[in-house]
Amino acid sequence: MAEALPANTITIEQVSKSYSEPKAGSLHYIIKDVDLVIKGGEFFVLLGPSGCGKSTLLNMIAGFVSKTGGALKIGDVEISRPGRDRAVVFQQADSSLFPWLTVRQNVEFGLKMKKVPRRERGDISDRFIRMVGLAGHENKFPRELSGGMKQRVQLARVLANDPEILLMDEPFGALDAMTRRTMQKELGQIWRETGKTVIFVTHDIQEALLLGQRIGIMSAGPSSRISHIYEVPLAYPRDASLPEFHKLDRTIQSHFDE
Ligand SMILES: Nc1ncnc2c1ncn2[C@@H]1O[C@H](COP(=O)(O)OP(=O)(O)OP(=O)(O)O)[C@@H](O)[C@H]1O
Repeated sequence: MAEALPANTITIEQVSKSYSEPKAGSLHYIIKDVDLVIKGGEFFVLLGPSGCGKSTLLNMIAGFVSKTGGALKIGDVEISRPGRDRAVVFQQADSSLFPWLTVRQNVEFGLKMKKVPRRERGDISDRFIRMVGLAGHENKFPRELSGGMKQRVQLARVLANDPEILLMDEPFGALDAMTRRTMQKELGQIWRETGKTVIFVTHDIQEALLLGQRIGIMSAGPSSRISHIYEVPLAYPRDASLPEFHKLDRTIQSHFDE
């Protein structure tokens, strides 16, 4: 009998997502036969060109999109719907924050839904608001915040709900370069502090190398799959000026030059 997998291992086995093309009378595969195992506590980056299916795969792990083939499990449990063990951080914080709630109220929203007592909610939101560098801004509304600050609120809210798995879909894609660097550093630190499993989608190789323990390269679609997986043997916080960093950057870039 097969050995039971640790409860927090994500197993993706021969997973496909297809749509029928009524005119052609055939199936259009966005992703096809994807195999991947992500260990609990790992920082895994999904890297690939625009439109290859990264978000589709992430949304399947989130339980938002159903697969059309294969098996997708957390531990031994098949993913069939969203769950409290997973949370998604989207590229645009605007679409996920409640504009009529303050920073603190946004961060505490999920806790309130779970009926966590007020004092405990306050302690938890204090901790994560501080962790993402927003202390002093608790009573502001989203409209009073910059893009980077809104993204921090989104992250604090997700962390406050304490999911085991953070699914991040180009979370820093809409930020300016400087804010992006700061957020990358902070996310790296938060991941090391909390030990969460992170699956991070990007099409930026530098970002992938700054953050990921492993980087899965998705081939261009249709019928995209994970063509290569790189282990990044560099210490955190990552130093982008190291020759080893440049070497890996060039190696990964070569996948997209063809
Ligand atoms: N509901 C749908 N029906 C048909 N095709 C879809 C549907 N949803 C997504 N697609 C297609 O699937 C492909 C993959 O989309 P997806 O958003 O997963 O890619 P991505 O790699 O995340 O792209 P980007 O980096 O630009 O965000 C695209 O070609 C898209 O047009």
